[in-house]
Amino acid sequence: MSGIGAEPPSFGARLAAEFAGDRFLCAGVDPSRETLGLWGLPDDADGVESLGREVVAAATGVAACVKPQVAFFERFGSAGYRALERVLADARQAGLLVIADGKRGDIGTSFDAYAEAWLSPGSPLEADAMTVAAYQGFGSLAGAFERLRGSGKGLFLLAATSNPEAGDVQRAVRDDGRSVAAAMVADARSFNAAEFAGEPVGSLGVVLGATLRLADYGIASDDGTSDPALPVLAPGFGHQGARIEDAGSIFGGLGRALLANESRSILSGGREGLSTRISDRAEAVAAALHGVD
Ligand SMILES: O=C(O)c1cc(=O)[nH]c(=O)n1[C@@H]1O[C@H](COP(=O)(O)O)[C@@H](O)[C@H]1O
Repeated sequence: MSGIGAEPPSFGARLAAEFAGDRFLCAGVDPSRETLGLWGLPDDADGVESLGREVVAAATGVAACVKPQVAFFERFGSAGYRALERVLADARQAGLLVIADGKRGDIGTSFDAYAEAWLSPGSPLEADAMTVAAYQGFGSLAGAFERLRGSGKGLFLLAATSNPEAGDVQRAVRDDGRSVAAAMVADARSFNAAEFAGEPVGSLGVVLGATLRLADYGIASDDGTSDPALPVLAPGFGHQGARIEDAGSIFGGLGRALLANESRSILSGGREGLSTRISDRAEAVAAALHGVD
């Protein structure tokens, strides 16, 4: 039992514990209208809640984390948020890490309010990490950075996203000669080196799509040699076409602390067999990522 006032382990340390337990799968919670239909659930707040809670139950002890896509809950306004709160509460109770996928970004105090909503202990929407966009500048997220140390919380910064239309923005070259995507990776590495030195895995991660050639974004695979290891959230496996068996060649050294996200490939099979599908995907991801280093 931790003593009064003891600091919780960092988000990176909690990720490292998942990896040590051979868990690398991030199970997506994406209750779209189509998926709810395939599950025989209504396209309403009750439907998204049922799907979310079933995924949490099936992923517990098998996946490293779950990633609710906030947009699918937001469709139903306050009822959707209430549903999401219940999904998050289940995950917390199960001890399952949660990445809230809201891709938030704003300046100073406004961004800090997002961090307060999603990353502060006791908040109704408390998650362990959230996805964020730094297109208003890396420093615009500074208020939330302060929350990472001592709170056990993490952030995943969009760097090179899996959707092809993002390339125009993310491959653009800055005044310092680096692409926008490569600068996000470098800034996250520097932050972790300064704030989480001595830990195996940092708490500020990046999103890198598995569908891309990272070299096209000026991101070298030896960008993964940083200490601590840079957490990478990698969507694009499964439905978007990337194969987990190729993770080694896609990510190289950046695969040292990789969370492979899959949503539709797990959910579109319907409600029946969900636990088996999550276990099968978790096993395939673990087998593929053992070889990545
Ligand atoms: O941040 C994300 O999770 C994300 C980033 C990205 O580059 N691409 C991407 O697809 N995502 C999310 O990852 C999930 C992918 O779902 P599937 O394509 O069904 O596996 C969705 O929730 C997307 O919003």
